[in-house]
Amino acid sequence: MAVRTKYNWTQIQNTCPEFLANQWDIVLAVIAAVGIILNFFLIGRFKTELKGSVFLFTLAFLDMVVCLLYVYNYLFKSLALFFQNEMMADIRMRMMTEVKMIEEFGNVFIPLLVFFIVVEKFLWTCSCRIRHNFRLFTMATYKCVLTAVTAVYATLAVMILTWNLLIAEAHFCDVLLLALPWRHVVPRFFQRVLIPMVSMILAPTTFLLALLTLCRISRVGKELNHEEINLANIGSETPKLTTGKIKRSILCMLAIYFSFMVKDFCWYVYVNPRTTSIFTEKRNSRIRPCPLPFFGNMLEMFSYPPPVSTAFSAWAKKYGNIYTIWMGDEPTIIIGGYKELKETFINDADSYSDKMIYKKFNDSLRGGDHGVIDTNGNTWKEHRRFTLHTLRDFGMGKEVMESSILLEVDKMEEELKKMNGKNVDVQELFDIAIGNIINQFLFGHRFNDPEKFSQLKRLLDLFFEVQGSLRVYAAYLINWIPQCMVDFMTPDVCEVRDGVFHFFKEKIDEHREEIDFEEAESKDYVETYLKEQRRREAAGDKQSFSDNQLRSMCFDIWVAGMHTTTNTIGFLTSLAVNNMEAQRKMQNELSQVVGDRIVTMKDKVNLPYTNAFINEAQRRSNLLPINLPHATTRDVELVGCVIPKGTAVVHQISSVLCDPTVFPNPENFKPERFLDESGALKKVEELIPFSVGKRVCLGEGLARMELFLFTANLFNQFEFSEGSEGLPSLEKSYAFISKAKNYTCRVTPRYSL
Ligand code: HEM
Repeated sequence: MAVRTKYNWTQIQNTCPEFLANQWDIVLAVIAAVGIILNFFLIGRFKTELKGSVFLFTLAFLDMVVCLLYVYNYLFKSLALFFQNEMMADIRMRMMTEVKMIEEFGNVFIPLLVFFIVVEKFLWTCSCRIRHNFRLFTMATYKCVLTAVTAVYATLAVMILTWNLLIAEAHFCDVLLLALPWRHVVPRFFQRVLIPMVSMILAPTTFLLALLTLCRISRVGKELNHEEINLANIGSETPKLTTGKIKRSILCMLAIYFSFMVKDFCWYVYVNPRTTSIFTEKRNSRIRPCPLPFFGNMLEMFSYPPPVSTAFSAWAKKYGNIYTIWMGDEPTIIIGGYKELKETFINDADSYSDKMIYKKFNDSLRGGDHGVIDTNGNTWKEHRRFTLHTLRDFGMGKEVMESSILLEVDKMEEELKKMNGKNVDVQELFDIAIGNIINQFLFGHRFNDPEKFSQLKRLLDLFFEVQGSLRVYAAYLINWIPQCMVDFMTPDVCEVRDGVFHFFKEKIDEHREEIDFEEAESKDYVETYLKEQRRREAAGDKQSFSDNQLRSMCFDIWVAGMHTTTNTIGFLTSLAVNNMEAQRKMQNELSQVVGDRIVTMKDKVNLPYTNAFINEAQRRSNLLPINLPHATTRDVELVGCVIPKGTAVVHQISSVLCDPTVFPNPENFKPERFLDESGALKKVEELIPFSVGKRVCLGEGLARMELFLFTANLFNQFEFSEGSEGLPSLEKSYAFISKAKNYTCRVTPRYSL
């Protein structure tokens, strides 16, 4: 009968190869044992003989603890793994977090002590007066106080750093402590700025000071004051302090310090599993991207070639499908892979339905938490429900919306016919057509003034362009940048805000003047909204449907509905020109099933290849390199870790759309992926361009209708082929969302005019 064990030793061996016992464990154990014995004697010696060496006494004591920790943490672990001994493993597991805290304490305390010691040695190379001024570092009583204060600082630092654990990932190999940012400004300042800054500055300063001391060693003993001699010799039988002794003690201390540096270097480069991967190609699945103060992982994210999803793919290869990065001050859990998305955003949808609210962004752009994309709670629920109803009432899936789209298809066909055989910038035509559909839905009319459309379009282009930049991310996500600096850092976003919101205000004011509240039927979204607002106000609710909210809704529908759709159709057309065989297959199907007439939504079910073509184009255009960050609505458990309520979570749909295990050779354009053997359309769960969960795209129905009617009608009527400027590049340009690089193509009618 197989014996059931608590520990999966094979898995542990595979994931923690550094703990497999080998000859180095013996070498390091011997060093640690010598360290313990030596330190033990040193402590005794410092205590009885060298009264002034408070720092050295403390350092020796801490070093002894470090050696003991090594034995406990590493040797014990290697032995437990070697003997596969559950009792030893249990003992290790029980004390893991505490040991980690002691380690953290040492990480703060020891560098400070070493710094003090080097300062003390340096002061011996200075004049007596300077030494007197800095007696904090040289006189025993003061040194005791300084050591005690440092110990308190280190204790507080550990408490602040680990108070609110985000992930206390504890398994046999390691425990990972990641603390949530403090909400209160004082501890937050310590946690995110002061403590990391002190640690960062300390190491190079100590090193430089040690070098300086070495250079100035010949100055030692030039001035030696009696007080020092007396102090150093209290309790000793014979006075001992001489220039020669001081020099030797300085040299000895510096030798120890530099040997520590070599030891640390070897430790980080060859031993510590968290850092060896930085220096070697050996990757360890438990390492997370290392965040910097202020910036978190943003600098690293932007150091990868665009789009940002490249960074996510690289991190996923190293750390798996779920890992944590820091967006500025905010820890953000990244979830990729369909299985992981299903377990979280689909099966436990409510827990992941909130959006991460970046207050500075909302305040600067919208003057508060308004709209539907960047709100939670009732505001989000009511406006999402209201907008879905309005879209349905205006015929999403019914004929009203269909005819509004077909009108634009017709206008575009007219334009294309005029260009017969010439180079055409189709993207520009798609932009106007989709812009007209949105304007029609929101305000009840197409753009009569092309100038107005291009102004609006320019502003929205600018908005997307800057949204993807490090500067804008930094302005909104680094909490230490005050709100008053945000507008200063993001003048382009302010330009968008002023221009676009002014346009919406004008339209809403026009509606207010013309509206007939008695008329039950409404002709557009704004009219329906104003009536709902009036109805609620009459019932005593003057807040939920406000003017601010309406302007933000118009903004959300424009930003979410325009570039997403036009960029998809633009990329679809460039894919079609690059894959003429697939384009012809689609055209043959259209000719056979529909012929030379308008394609309508009723034809959709009879056009499997056309549907597959659109699906594959959506997959390949992979619009959002980084999805919109959500937040957990309650504490959730993820890969054995408790993620507290309100933590930012990004479900990377882009990683699913190009996952080679689901879509082999994901860079290839292959509509057949979505067809079964009989040529019928196949449902592929992993095709999730509209996202998953409670926040799934609100305009999915409208977008699907637009994509189908434009693609089917235009490719039925025209052939799109390589123009005189050559094949369109399949590389994308990236703002916040991806887009085909500018291109032109030749468009020729398929049926006689
Ligand atoms: C090909 C076209 C489109 C694609 C690929 C697309 C994709 C997406 C994605 C990935 C999200 C994020 C969902 C999440 O947070 O998990 C989203 C949200 C949203 N989309 Fe779309 N979208 C498209 C077209 C549209 C259109 C035409 C509209 C306008 C009616 C629209 C309105 C929205 C809104 C309002 C949200 C926010 C929903 C919420 O937070 O509750 N989208 N879309």
